[in-house]
Amino acid sequence: MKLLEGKTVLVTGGSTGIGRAAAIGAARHGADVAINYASSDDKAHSCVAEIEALGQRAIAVKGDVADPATSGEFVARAVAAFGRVDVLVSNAGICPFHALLDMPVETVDRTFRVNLHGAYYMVQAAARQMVEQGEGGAIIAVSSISALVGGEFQTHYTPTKAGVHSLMQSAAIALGKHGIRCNSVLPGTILTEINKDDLADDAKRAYMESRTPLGRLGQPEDIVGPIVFLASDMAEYVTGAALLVDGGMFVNLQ
Ligand SMILES: NC(=O)C1=CN([C@@H]2O[C@H](COP(=O)(O)OP(=O)(O)OC[C@H]3O[C@@H](n4cnc5c(N)ncnc54)[C@H](OP(=O)(O)O)[C@@H]3O)[C@@H](O)[C@H]2O)C=CC1
Ligand SMILES: C[C@H](O)[C@@H]1OC(=O)[C@H](O)[C@@H]1O
Repeated sequence: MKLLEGKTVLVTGGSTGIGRAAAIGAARHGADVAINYASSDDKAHSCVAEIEALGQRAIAVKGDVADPATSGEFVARAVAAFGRVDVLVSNAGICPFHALLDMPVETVDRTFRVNLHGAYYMVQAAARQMVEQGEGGAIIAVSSISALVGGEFQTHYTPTKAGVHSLMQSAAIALGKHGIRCNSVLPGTILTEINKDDLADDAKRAYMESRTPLGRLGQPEDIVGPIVFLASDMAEYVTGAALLVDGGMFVNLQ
Protein backbone atom coordinates (compact mmCIF):
# COMPACT_ATOMS: atom_id res chain seq x y z
CA MET A 1 0.00 0.00 0.00
CA LYS A 2 1.34 3.44 -0.96
CA LEU A 3 0.81 5.93 1.86
CA LEU A 4 1.92 9.21 0.24
CA GLU A 5 0.37 8.95 -3.22
CA GLY A 6 0.03 12.38 -4.87
CA LYS A 7 1.79 14.23 -2.06
CA THR A 8 4.76 16.56 -2.30
CA VAL A 9 7.37 15.87 0.38
CA LEU A 10 10.25 18.21 1.24
CA VAL A 11 13.30 16.81 3.04
CA THR A 12 16.16 18.91 4.38
CA GLY A 13 19.56 17.23 4.45
CA GLY A 14 18.43 14.78 1.81
CA SER A 15 21.77 13.99 0.17
CA THR A 16 22.94 11.35 2.66
CA GLY A 17 21.95 9.28 5.67
CA ILE A 18 18.51 9.49 7.23
CA GLY A 19 17.30 12.32 4.99
CA ARG A 20 18.26 10.49 1.82
CA ALA A 21 16.54 7.30 3.01
CA ALA A 22 13.43 9.32 3.95
CA ALA A 23 13.35 11.02 0.53
CA ILE A 24 13.62 7.71 -1.34
CA GLY A 25 11.19 6.05 1.07
CA ALA A 26 8.63 8.81 0.47
CA ALA A 27 9.02 8.32 -3.28
CA ARG A 28 8.45 4.57 -2.89
CA HIS A 29 5.17 5.56 -1.23
CA GLY A 30 4.12 7.64 -4.23
CA ALA A 31 5.38 11.12 -3.34
CA ASP A 32 7.20 13.67 -5.44
CA VAL A 33 10.20 14.87 -3.45
CA ALA A 34 12.30 18.02 -3.09
CA ILE A 35 15.54 17.65 -1.17
CA ASN A 36 17.68 20.37 0.33
CA TYR A 37 21.38 19.73 0.96
CA ALA A 38 24.51 21.71 1.83
CA SER A 39 27.56 20.41 -0.03
CA SER A 40 27.29 16.86 -1.42
CA ASP A 41 26.35 17.68 -5.02
CA ASP A 42 26.96 14.20 -6.44
CA LYS A 43 25.03 12.45 -3.69
CA ALA A 44 22.13 14.91 -3.99
CA HIS A 45 21.92 14.35 -7.73
CA SER A 46 22.12 10.57 -7.32
CA CYS A 47 19.25 10.77 -4.82
CA VAL A 48 17.19 12.63 -7.43
CA ALA A 49 18.10 10.00 -10.05
CA GLU A 50 17.10 7.19 -7.70
CA ILE A 51 13.72 8.80 -7.08
CA GLU A 52 13.14 9.40 -10.79
CA ALA A 53 13.95 5.74 -11.44
CA LEU A 54 11.03 4.93 -9.14
CA GLY A 55 8.75 6.92 -11.45
CA GLN A 56 8.39 9.96 -9.18
CA ARG A 57 9.53 13.55 -9.72
CA ALA A 58 12.40 15.01 -7.69
CA ILE A 59 14.55 18.13 -7.40
CA ALA A 60 17.61 18.95 -5.33
CA VAL A 61 18.08 22.49 -4.02
CA LYS A 62 21.44 23.42 -2.53
CA GLY A 63 21.42 25.74 0.49
CA ASP A 64 22.60 26.19 4.06
CA VAL A 65 19.60 25.79 6.38
CA ALA A 66 21.29 28.12 8.89
CA ASP A 67 20.70 30.98 6.45
CA PRO A 68 17.12 32.21 6.96
CA ALA A 69 16.83 32.91 3.22
CA THR A 70 17.36 29.23 2.32
CA SER A 71 13.99 28.07 3.64
CA GLY A 72 11.90 30.45 1.54
CA GLU A 73 13.88 29.59 -1.56
CA PHE A 74 13.56 25.84 -0.94
CA VAL A 75 9.79 26.03 -0.53
CA ALA A 76 9.44 28.34 -3.56
CA ARG A 77 11.48 25.94 -5.74
CA ALA A 78 9.38 22.98 -4.59
CA VAL A 79 6.14 24.84 -5.33
CA ALA A 80 7.47 25.90 -8.74
CA ALA A 81 8.29 22.27 -9.54
CA PHE A 82 5.35 20.42 -7.99
CA GLY A 83 2.71 23.06 -7.23
CA ARG A 84 2.36 22.44 -3.50
CA VAL A 85 3.89 21.28 -0.20
CA ASP A 86 2.18 18.54 1.82
CA VAL A 87 4.95 17.26 4.06
CA LEU A 88 8.19 18.67 5.49
CA VAL A 89 10.83 16.39 6.97
CA SER A 90 13.18 18.75 8.83
CA ASN A 91 16.26 16.58 9.08
CA ALA A 92 19.46 18.50 8.25
CA GLY A 93 21.90 18.43 11.12
CA ILE A 94 25.51 18.24 12.27
CA CYS A 95 27.23 16.79 15.31
CA PRO A 96 30.90 17.78 15.54
CA PHE A 97 31.88 15.79 18.64
CA HIS A 98 33.91 17.94 21.09
CA ALA A 99 34.65 18.19 24.82
CA LEU A 100 32.83 20.80 26.90
CA LEU A 101 35.73 22.59 28.55
CA ASP A 102 37.53 23.69 25.39
CA MET A 103 34.52 23.90 23.09
CA PRO A 104 35.12 26.63 20.49
CA VAL A 105 32.48 29.36 20.37
CA GLU A 106 32.18 28.83 16.61
CA THR A 107 31.31 25.12 17.06
CA VAL A 108 28.53 25.91 19.51
CA ASP A 109 27.21 28.69 17.34
CA ARG A 110 27.27 26.67 14.12
CA THR A 111 25.64 23.60 15.69
CA PHE A 112 22.82 25.69 17.14
CA ARG A 113 22.32 27.59 13.88
CA VAL A 114 22.20 24.53 11.65
CA ASN A 115 20.25 22.17 13.90
CA LEU A 116 17.82 24.48 15.67
CA HIS A 117 17.61 27.79 13.83
CA GLY A 118 17.65 25.89 10.52
CA ALA A 119 14.76 23.71 11.64
CA TYR A 120 12.82 26.75 12.84
CA TYR A 121 13.13 28.62 9.53
CA MET A 122 12.24 25.54 7.49
CA VAL A 123 9.19 24.73 9.62
CA GLN A 124 8.03 28.34 9.38
CA ALA A 125 8.43 28.51 5.59
CA ALA A 126 6.72 25.16 4.97
CA ALA A 127 3.89 26.04 7.38
CA ARG A 128 3.28 29.37 5.61
CA GLN A 129 2.87 27.51 2.31
CA MET A 130 0.60 24.85 3.87
CA VAL A 131 -1.60 27.51 5.47
CA GLU A 132 -1.87 29.33 2.14
CA GLN A 133 -2.93 26.07 0.44
CA GLY A 134 -5.58 25.58 3.14
CA GLU A 135 -5.52 21.77 3.14
CA GLY A 136 -3.38 20.98 6.17
CA GLY A 137 -0.12 19.08 6.10
CA ALA A 138 2.42 17.19 8.15
CA ILE A 139 5.75 18.26 9.57
CA ILE A 140 8.20 15.74 10.97
CA ALA A 141 11.37 16.89 12.70
CA VAL A 142 14.28 14.52 13.08
CA SER A 143 15.15 15.04 16.73
CA SER A 144 17.10 12.31 18.58
CA ILE A 145 17.37 10.04 21.58
CA SER A 146 19.75 12.88 22.50
CA ALA A 147 16.71 15.02 23.26
CA LEU A 148 16.21 12.75 26.29
CA VAL A 149 19.75 11.84 27.40
CA GLY A 150 23.14 13.52 27.40
CA GLY A 151 26.49 12.90 25.75
CA GLU A 152 29.91 13.90 27.10
CA PHE A 153 31.06 15.17 23.70
CA GLN A 154 27.63 16.42 22.63
CA THR A 155 26.97 19.28 25.08
CA HIS A 156 26.38 21.65 22.16
CA TYR A 157 24.30 19.09 20.22
CA THR A 158 21.86 17.53 22.68
CA PRO A 159 20.19 20.89 23.51
CA THR A 160 19.47 21.39 19.80
CA LYS A 161 17.74 18.01 19.61
CA ALA A 162 15.65 18.78 22.71
CA GLY A 163 14.92 22.15 21.10
CA VAL A 164 13.75 20.57 17.86
CA HIS A 165 11.29 18.36 19.73
CA SER A 166 10.08 21.36 21.73
CA LEU A 167 9.61 23.23 18.45
CA MET A 168 7.34 20.42 17.23
CA GLN A 169 5.27 20.59 20.42
CA SER A 170 4.70 24.34 20.14
CA ALA A 171 4.20 24.20 16.38
CA ALA A 172 1.58 21.47 16.90
CA ILE A 173 -0.38 23.94 19.01
CA ALA A 174 0.16 26.90 16.68
CA LEU A 175 -0.72 24.96 13.53
CA GLY A 176 -3.40 22.53 14.70
CA LYS A 177 -6.16 24.95 13.70
CA HIS A 178 -4.81 24.77 10.14
CA GLY A 179 -4.88 20.97 10.10
CA ILE A 180 -1.09 20.80 10.14
CA ARG A 181 0.33 18.00 12.32
CA CYS A 182 3.80 18.36 13.85
CA ASN A 183 5.71 15.41 15.31
CA SER A 184 9.27 14.33 16.07
CA VAL A 185 11.12 11.11 15.42
CA LEU A 186 13.91 10.37 17.88
CA PRO A 187 16.45 8.04 16.29
CA GLY A 188 18.96 6.17 18.45
CA THR A 189 22.40 5.53 17.00
CA ILE A 190 22.11 5.17 13.23
CA LEU A 191 25.14 4.40 11.06
CA THR A 192 25.66 7.46 8.84
CA GLU A 193 28.30 10.04 7.89
CA ILE A 194 27.55 12.02 11.06
CA ASN A 195 29.12 9.40 13.36
CA LYS A 196 31.48 7.57 11.00
CA ASP A 197 34.59 8.86 12.79
CA ASP A 198 33.14 8.45 16.28
CA LEU A 199 32.14 4.83 15.62
CA ALA A 200 35.43 4.01 13.89
CA ASP A 201 36.57 3.44 17.47
CA ASP A 202 35.79 -0.30 17.78
CA ALA A 203 35.39 -0.15 21.56
CA LYS A 204 32.89 2.71 21.35
CA ARG A 205 30.92 0.97 18.61
CA ALA A 206 30.83 -2.33 20.52
CA TYR A 207 29.65 -0.46 23.62
CA MET A 208 26.85 1.27 21.71
CA GLU A 209 25.79 -2.05 20.16
CA SER A 210 25.81 -3.72 23.58
CA ARG A 211 23.40 -1.08 24.86
CA THR A 212 20.87 -1.90 22.13
CA PRO A 213 18.41 -4.68 23.04
CA LEU A 214 17.68 -5.41 19.37
CA GLY A 215 21.38 -6.25 19.03
CA ARG A 216 22.52 -3.87 16.30
CA LEU A 217 22.92 -0.20 15.57
CA GLY A 218 20.38 1.36 13.22
CA GLN A 219 20.50 1.90 9.47
CA PRO A 220 18.94 4.98 7.82
CA GLU A 221 16.18 2.72 6.41
CA ASP A 222 15.08 1.94 10.00
CA ILE A 223 13.83 5.53 10.30
CA VAL A 224 11.85 5.56 7.05
CA GLY A 225 8.75 3.66 8.21
CA PRO A 226 8.19 5.90 11.26
CA ILE A 227 8.63 9.05 9.13
CA VAL A 228 6.29 7.82 6.39
CA PHE A 229 3.72 6.80 9.01
CA LEU A 230 3.78 10.24 10.68
CA ALA A 231 3.57 11.92 7.25
CA SER A 232 0.60 9.81 6.17
CA ASP A 233 -3.11 9.91 6.86
CA MET A 234 -2.65 6.82 9.04
CA ALA A 235 -1.40 9.31 11.66
CA GLU A 236 -4.21 11.83 11.12
CA TYR A 237 -4.89 12.20 14.88
CA VAL A 238 -1.21 12.23 15.90
CA THR A 239 0.33 15.63 16.62
CA GLY A 240 2.83 16.93 19.16
CA ALA A 241 4.12 13.38 19.61
CA ALA A 242 7.65 11.99 19.83
CA LEU A 243 8.43 8.58 18.35
CA LEU A 244 11.60 6.96 19.69
CA VAL A 245 13.24 4.68 17.08
CA ASP A 246 16.32 3.34 18.84
CA GLY A 247 16.23 -0.48 18.99
CA GLY A 248 15.46 -0.13 22.69
CA MET A 249 18.65 1.71 23.64
CA PHE A 250 16.92 4.34 25.80
CA VAL A 251 15.18 1.93 28.16
CA ASN A 252 18.24 -0.27 28.63
CA LEU A 253 19.43 0.75 32.09
CA GLN A 254 20.56 -2.69 33.31
N1 LIG B 1 22.96 9.17 12.80
C1 LIG B 1 22.44 9.16 14.02
O1 LIG B 1 22.81 8.32 14.86
C2 LIG B 1 21.39 10.13 14.40
C3 LIG B 1 21.11 11.25 13.64
N2 LIG B 1 20.14 12.11 14.06
C4 LIG B 1 19.82 13.29 13.26
O2 LIG B 1 19.52 12.90 11.96
C5 LIG B 1 19.73 14.00 11.08
C6 LIG B 1 20.44 13.50 9.84
O3 LIG B 1 21.72 13.04 10.21
P1 LIG B 1 22.42 11.77 9.56
O4 LIG B 1 21.64 11.26 8.45
O5 LIG B 1 22.78 10.86 10.66
O6 LIG B 1 23.79 12.43 9.07
P2 LIG B 1 24.43 12.69 7.64
O7 LIG B 1 25.70 13.41 7.94
O8 LIG B 1 24.49 11.44 6.84
O9 LIG B 1 23.42 13.67 6.91
C7 LIG B 1 23.33 15.02 7.21
C8 LIG B 1 22.56 15.71 6.11
O10 LIG B 1 22.36 17.07 6.51
C9 LIG B 1 22.85 17.92 5.49
N3 LIG B 1 23.34 19.15 6.09
C10 LIG B 1 24.31 19.32 7.00
N4 LIG B 1 24.47 20.62 7.28
C11 LIG B 1 23.58 21.28 6.52
C12 LIG B 1 23.26 22.64 6.34
N5 LIG B 1 23.89 23.61 7.01
N6 LIG B 1 22.28 22.97 5.46
C13 LIG B 1 21.64 22.01 4.74
N7 LIG B 1 21.90 20.71 4.87
C14 LIG B 1 22.86 20.36 5.74
C15 LIG B 1 23.93 17.12 4.80
O11 LIG B 1 24.14 17.67 3.49
P3 LIG B 1 25.56 17.60 2.72
O12 LIG B 1 26.05 16.17 2.84
O13 LIG B 1 25.20 17.99 1.34
O14 LIG B 1 26.47 18.55 3.40
C16 LIG B 1 23.31 15.74 4.78
O15 LIG B 1 22.37 15.66 3.74
C17 LIG B 1 20.49 15.04 11.90
O16 LIG B 1 19.60 16.06 12.27
C18 LIG B 1 20.95 14.27 13.11
O17 LIG B 1 21.07 15.11 14.24
C19 LIG B 1 19.42 11.91 15.19
C20 LIG B 1 19.67 10.83 15.97
C21 LIG B 1 20.67 9.86 15.64
C1 LIG C 1 25.91 11.51 16.16
C2 LIG C 1 25.53 10.48 17.17
O1 LIG C 1 26.25 9.33 16.95
C3 LIG C 1 24.09 10.15 17.03
O2 LIG C 1 23.37 11.33 16.96
C4 LIG C 1 22.45 11.35 17.91
O3 LIG C 1 21.58 12.15 17.94
C5 LIG C 1 22.64 10.28 18.87
O4 LIG C 1 23.35 10.77 19.96
C6 LIG C 1 23.45 9.30 18.11
O5 LIG C 1 24.27 8.51 18.88
